[in-house]
Amino acid sequence: MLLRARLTNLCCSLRSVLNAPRHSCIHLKLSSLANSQVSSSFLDNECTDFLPWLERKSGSRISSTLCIGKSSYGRSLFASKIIQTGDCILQVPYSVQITMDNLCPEIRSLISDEVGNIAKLAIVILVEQKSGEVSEWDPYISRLPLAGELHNTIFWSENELEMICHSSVYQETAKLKSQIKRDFLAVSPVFECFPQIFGDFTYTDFMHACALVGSRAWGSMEGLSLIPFADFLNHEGVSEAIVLSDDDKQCSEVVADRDYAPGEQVLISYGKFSNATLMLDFGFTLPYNNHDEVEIQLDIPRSDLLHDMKIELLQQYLVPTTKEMNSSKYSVNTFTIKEVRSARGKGKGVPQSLRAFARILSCTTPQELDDLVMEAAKTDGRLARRPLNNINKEIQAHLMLSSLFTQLSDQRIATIKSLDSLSPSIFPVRKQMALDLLGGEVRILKSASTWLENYCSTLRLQSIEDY
Ligand SMILES: C[S@@+](CC[C@H](N)C(=O)[O-])C[C@H]1O[C@@H](n2cnc3c(N)ncnc32)[C@H](O)[C@@H]1O
Repeated sequence: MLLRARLTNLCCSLRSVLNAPRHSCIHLKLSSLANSQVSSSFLDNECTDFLPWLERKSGSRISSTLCIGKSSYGRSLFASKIIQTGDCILQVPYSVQITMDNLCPEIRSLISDEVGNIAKLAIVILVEQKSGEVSEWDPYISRLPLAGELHNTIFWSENELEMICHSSVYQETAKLKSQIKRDFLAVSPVFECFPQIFGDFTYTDFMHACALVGSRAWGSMEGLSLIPFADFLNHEGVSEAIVLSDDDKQCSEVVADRDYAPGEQVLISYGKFSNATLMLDFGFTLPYNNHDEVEIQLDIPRSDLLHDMKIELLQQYLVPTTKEMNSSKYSVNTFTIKEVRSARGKGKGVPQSLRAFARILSCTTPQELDDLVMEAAKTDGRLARRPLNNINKEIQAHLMLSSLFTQLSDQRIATIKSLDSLSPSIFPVRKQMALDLLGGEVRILKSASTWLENYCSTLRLQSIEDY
């Protein structure tokens, strides 16, 4: 059996209670569950016929242990029986997944290659939505979250975006909006060729469809697909269960990573996403997110007398790792920091590339820069990866970073404090998302700052001992 993890790229809808417990656990009476007559309030009455419909359509059993319900995360899947770690809890055949292939060839042939995959699949949703009850996918399409239920940052007002203006998600939101706009302009002529199919679609309809795809489609080498039923599963940061695709059996499946009692919400992982990514692509955040990170941009000031020399060296020597190269966000002066878990200097600490940048920044003479180049030639060829010979300079470079982190953290703390006095027009759920994001970023910046200060104290002690 070949099990291959697909790239998860899910998103979704409404998160009405952001600080809900990680496991929304609703205990039901076992006797009622044994008869499969779960009449508890969490069951989604609009969806009782959904699984039988999908099973009829696929001609196979999709799940015998899950049922559709509602939780504070919107539509959700719950255990209808005892589930044990390792149980396969659902199998959705490829034949009932929605991909670009569901678009009629006449329309597909007109869509240019420059249109992104998310936008292409969004067009499939728009076509099926327009067909209404006539669509063979209506039971699925009609249960997708409505526009007002989505909280992805692309839907935030200017006032709401102001709450997150210090975070990189602010720029990411602007980039995503312009990507969607570009895609809309590229596909609008296609819509106009088929007025009977698309009618009068607006940019808002298109944005909504793109957000649905971005938050609930799985990506693979073959492209994106919507996986009905599996996409009612909500995310939990610590879960290890993911949606896998089994090409031999031609289906997607999920294996439980823990035991569940009947009535418990079953959760999976969409990926190791920070709150910034979750709010951008999925419209929710986690109250405490282990995968949070902060993006830092450092520049060589124009006023630096060695500005041109430093820029040249940075371009020449700061060779990115393959991971950095593959990241769409990569640039030579952008760094991602994660929580530094050991203040005493154990573990990864602050990224080496950022510390190297700070050392270069702290050089004040051409000779100091030449020394770094000579050292790089004698070692592994990378510039400023070792502590500077001059301990005071090494301390100065690291204190500069530490004070930058403190400043960035203070900015965020000031925003958090100002959130209380915000206009009532701001969705409470979005305010809570901003709090989760900023709180996580403050935690990371403080941990990095503490690490740097400890590093400097150790250096100072060392220099006293050496003296
Ligand atoms: C793949 S869909 C899951 C099904 C979705 N709840 C629905 O109503 O259709 C992903 C969406 O579910 C919601 N969601 C998933 N996990 C969540 C979580 N831990 N907290 C809040 N909302 C969550 C978000 O709205 C997200 O965009």
